[in-house]
Parts: sequence; C-alpha cells; structure tokens
Amino acid sequence: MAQDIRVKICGLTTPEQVVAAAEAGAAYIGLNFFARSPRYVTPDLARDLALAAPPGVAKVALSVDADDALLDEITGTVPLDMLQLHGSETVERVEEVKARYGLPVMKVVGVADAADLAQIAEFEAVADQILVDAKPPKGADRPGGNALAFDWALIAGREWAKPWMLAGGLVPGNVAEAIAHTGARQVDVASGVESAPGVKDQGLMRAFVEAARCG
Ligand SMILES: O=C(O)c1ccccc1N[C@@H]1O[C@H](COP(=O)(O)O)[C@@H](O)[C@H]1O
Repeated sequence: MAQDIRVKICGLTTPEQVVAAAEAGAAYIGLNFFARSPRYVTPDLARDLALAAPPGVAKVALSVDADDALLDEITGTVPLDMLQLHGSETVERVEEVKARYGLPVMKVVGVADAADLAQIAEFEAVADQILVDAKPPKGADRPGGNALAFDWALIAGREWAKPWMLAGGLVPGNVAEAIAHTGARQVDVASGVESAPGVKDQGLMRAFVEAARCG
C-alpha cells in the first residue's frame, strides 16, 4: 500500500527538470545556491525555476553559511517557501534568518556517529524542520550532495518534536529500506536521481518517488 511520504528533489537546474520532478510526485524542489556545487544556480535562474514549479510544490533555497547580502538577493529575487541552511550556522543564526526573512527554516544536521545527534535537539528548538544528512567526508569540497549515507541504525526509533527529513546517499534502490529503518516520513535526494552531476533523470526521479511511497 502507498505510504504518505513527502519527497524533496534537490539541485534542479532547468525548468524541464522542475516540471519532471513535480510530475514524478516531488512535494519539494531544492534550488542550490552553493557556488562550488555542480547543482549551483544563480538567483535569476532560480527565479525561472521557481516559476516553473506547479502550485503546491514547495520551493526550498539551499545555502551554506550565507551572509545577509546573499540571502537578501536570493529572497528578493526568487519566490520561496523555505530556506535550507546547510552549513555550520549556529542556533543564533537560525533565529536571525527566521526573523529577517519570515520564511520557515530547515536546518541541516550532519550525522556520522551518535554524538552528532545532540545537535538535533538544539536546532529543533528554533528551526521549523530538521534535515538529517550524512556528515561530509574529510576533505570534501561541499557539505552535502556527496552521495554518502550514514548508519541509519543511529536514528532508528528516534522521535523529534519537529518535522524532519532524511538525506544522504539515497537512491531508488535503498530509499524504501532507509524509510523502514528510520521511520522517516520525508526524504531528500540530490545525486541519487542524476545521470550526471547536476543533470536530473526523469526515470530515476519517478523510480525514487515510487520506491519511497510503495516500498
Ligand atoms: O547537492 C549539493 O551539491 C549540495 C551542496 C552543498 C550542500 C548540500 C548539497 N546537497 C544536499 O545534500 C543532500 C544529500 O545529497 P545526496 O542525495 O547524498 O547527493 C541533498 O539532498 C541536498 O539537500
């Protein structure tokens, strides 16, 4: 039986990819403003992508330790539903961003071992959602989008007060198992539905959403 799982497809770079993600059943699309990412988009391109999204699909801006100038430009150019903070932003910075832009904030917590989970409790006090992602490997040149999974057993059976998403190394072939292990009701994917870095594949997006919902 189909489960009510919400999927975020992150790092879309063309209007065609946005339409394909929505048709595949994505509840959220992610627009990536981290300049070193193969999924990076300028605010002007992101505006076109956001306008290509059908009503009901939430548009999420991913940034990494962005200053106010960059967030001012992004939020002033792109119609958005949520800000995803994917760097080493503090609890105080999350509060500032929420107050300044009036948008829901999803804070990312990178997990490699049990000690990292303490951060979730800190951030759920201030963020609207938590994205639980794999911690990047040493020497990685970006803090996410590394096709790396963490040990899902670390969060099996955990419950948090705020809505949360699972990310990190998810692909059509493992997303059902990840959901079964962790109890996630929302999942996020970037590299796992691509034919090349930054190029989303319609068939993989469909397969991912179907696997997430149907197991
Ligand atoms: O996708 C990126 O390039 C990226 C760059 C910088 C920060 C975050 C990034 N992506 C986020 O990471 C998760 C997991 O990625 P993956 O599925 O393991 O490739 C992704 O869903 C984005 O939210």
